Amino acid sequence: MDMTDGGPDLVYLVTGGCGFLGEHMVKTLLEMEPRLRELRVFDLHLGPWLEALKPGPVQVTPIQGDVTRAEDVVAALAGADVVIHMAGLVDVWGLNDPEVIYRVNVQGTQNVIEACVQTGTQFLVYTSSMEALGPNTKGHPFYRGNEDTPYEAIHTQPYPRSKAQAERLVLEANGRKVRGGLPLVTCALRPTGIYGEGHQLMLDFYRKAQRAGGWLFRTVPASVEHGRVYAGNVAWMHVLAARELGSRATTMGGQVYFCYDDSPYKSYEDFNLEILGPCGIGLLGTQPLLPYFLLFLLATLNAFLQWLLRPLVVYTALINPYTLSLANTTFTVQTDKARRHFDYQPLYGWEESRDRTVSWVKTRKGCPGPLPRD
Ligand SMILES: NC(=O)c1ccc[n+]([C@@H]2O[C@H](COP(=O)([O-])OP(=O)(O)OC[C@H]3O[C@@H](n4cnc5c(N)ncnc54)[C@H](O)[C@@H]3O)[C@@H](O)[C@H]2O)c1
Ligand SMILES: CC(C)[C@@H](O)CC[C@@H](C)[C@H]1CC[C@H]2[C@@H]3[C@H](O)C=C4C[C@@H](O)CC[C@]4(C)[C@H]3CC[C@]12C
Repeated sequence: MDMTDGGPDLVYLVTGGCGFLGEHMVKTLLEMEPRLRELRVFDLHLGPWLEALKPGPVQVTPIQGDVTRAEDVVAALAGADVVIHMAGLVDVWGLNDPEVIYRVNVQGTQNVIEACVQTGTQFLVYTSSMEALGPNTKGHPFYRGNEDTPYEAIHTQPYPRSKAQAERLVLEANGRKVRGGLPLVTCALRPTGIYGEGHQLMLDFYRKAQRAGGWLFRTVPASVEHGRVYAGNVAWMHVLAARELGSRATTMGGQVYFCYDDSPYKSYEDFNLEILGPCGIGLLGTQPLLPYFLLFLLATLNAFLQWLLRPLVVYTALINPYTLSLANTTFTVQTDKARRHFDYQPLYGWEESRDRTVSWVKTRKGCPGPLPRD
C-alpha cells in the first residue's frame, strides 16, 4: 500500500503511548499526520492528559492493555495499518527483575510482531535505543559514529540486552507475510538520551539541585560526550519513518536509524546544565569533585544495598556500577541515514528544543514529587 497518497483513512496504533516519549508521539501524530483517521493509544497505564486532547477530526482510542498479553495486542492491532511500538520498561536501576524486563521488552515485542502477522498490519516502527549497540561493558567509546560504524556490542545488563534482542526480532521480521499475503515492513529507530517536556529524570536532577542550594556537583569529566536528542524530534522521525515505510520498503525495510538532531555534543551533566542553568541551577567543578574510585565505591555500595534489601524493599540510587560506567563512556552519533532514506530533518532546532524543555522545567519549580504529565 502506498502510504503517501489519499485522505485521512489510516489507523495507527502507538504502544506505550502514555509514556514520556509516547505523549510526544501522540501529539506529534495528531499535529503532523494528515492521513490519520484513528489513533489508538495502547498502554498499561493510560494518562489523564488523553482526555484533554483536542484531536480534531481524528478518533483517539485509548486502550488499556499489556504487551505481554498476546490477546491484548491482537485486539488492539485488528484493522490497524501502522504500529509504532514504544512500550517498554526503561530500567537501568534494578527496579524490575530481569525476567520482567525481558518479558515486556522482548516477549512484548514478539507479541507485537505476531499480532501484525495475524491481523494483517503491514508496517511496524520500533523504538529501539542507542543501548541496543552500546556503550559496551568494556567501556569502548563510540565517538560520533553512525549506523555502519564497527562496534563490539556486549551487553550484560537486562535493559540494553532486551533492547538489542527486541531490535533484532523486529529487523528479522521484515518481509514476513502478514494476513492477506503482503510483506511486513519493519524498521527500528535508536534514540540516544532523550530530553524534553515530561522528562522525569531531568526534573529529578532539578529537584536534587534545589535541595542543594541550586547546585549540582560534577561527577563526570566534561570531555565525555553523551548523545542527547529532543523528544519532539524523535517523535517526528517516527512519523516520517511510518509514513515512508510503504513507498520506500526496499530501502527502509529491516533498517536501523539513529535518532539525531542539532542538540550539542556535551557530557551528560554539561548538557543537563543547558536546560537547568536557565532555571537557576549551577554545576560545581570543572573536573569531577570526587575521584572515580570513590564514585565507583559509592556505586558498588548502592548495588550491595539493593541486593541486601531486595527481599524487603527495592532500594535504588542514581549511581550504580552500570549508570556510572554509562555516564563515563563517550557515546555520540553523527549520521544522516534517516535524511538519506526518508528525508528526515529535525522539526525543532536546538534553541527551540532547549527553550521548550526549559519552559516546562520552570513550570515545575517548587512542585513536590513526580507529577502527572499534562
Ligand atoms: N528515555 C530515553 O532516553 C530513551 C532513549 C532511547 C530509547 N528509549 C525507548 O523509548 C521507549 C519509551 O521510553 P520512555 O522514556 O518514554 O519511557 P516511559 O517509561 O516514560 O514510557 C514507557 C511506556 O510504556 C508503558 N508500558 C510499560 N510496560 C508496558 C506493558 N507491559 N504493556 C503496555 N505498556 C507498557 C508504560 O506504561 C509507559 O507509558 C522505550 O522503548 C525506551 O526503551 C527511551
Ligand atoms: C550521578 C552521575 C554519574 C550522573 O551523571 C548519572 C547520569 C545517569 C543517570 C545517566 C547517564 C547516561 C543516561 C542514560 C543514557 O542517556 C541512555 C539511556 C538509554 C535509553 O534507552 C534509556 C535511558 C538511558 C539508559 C539513560 C539513563 C540515565 C543515564 C544512565
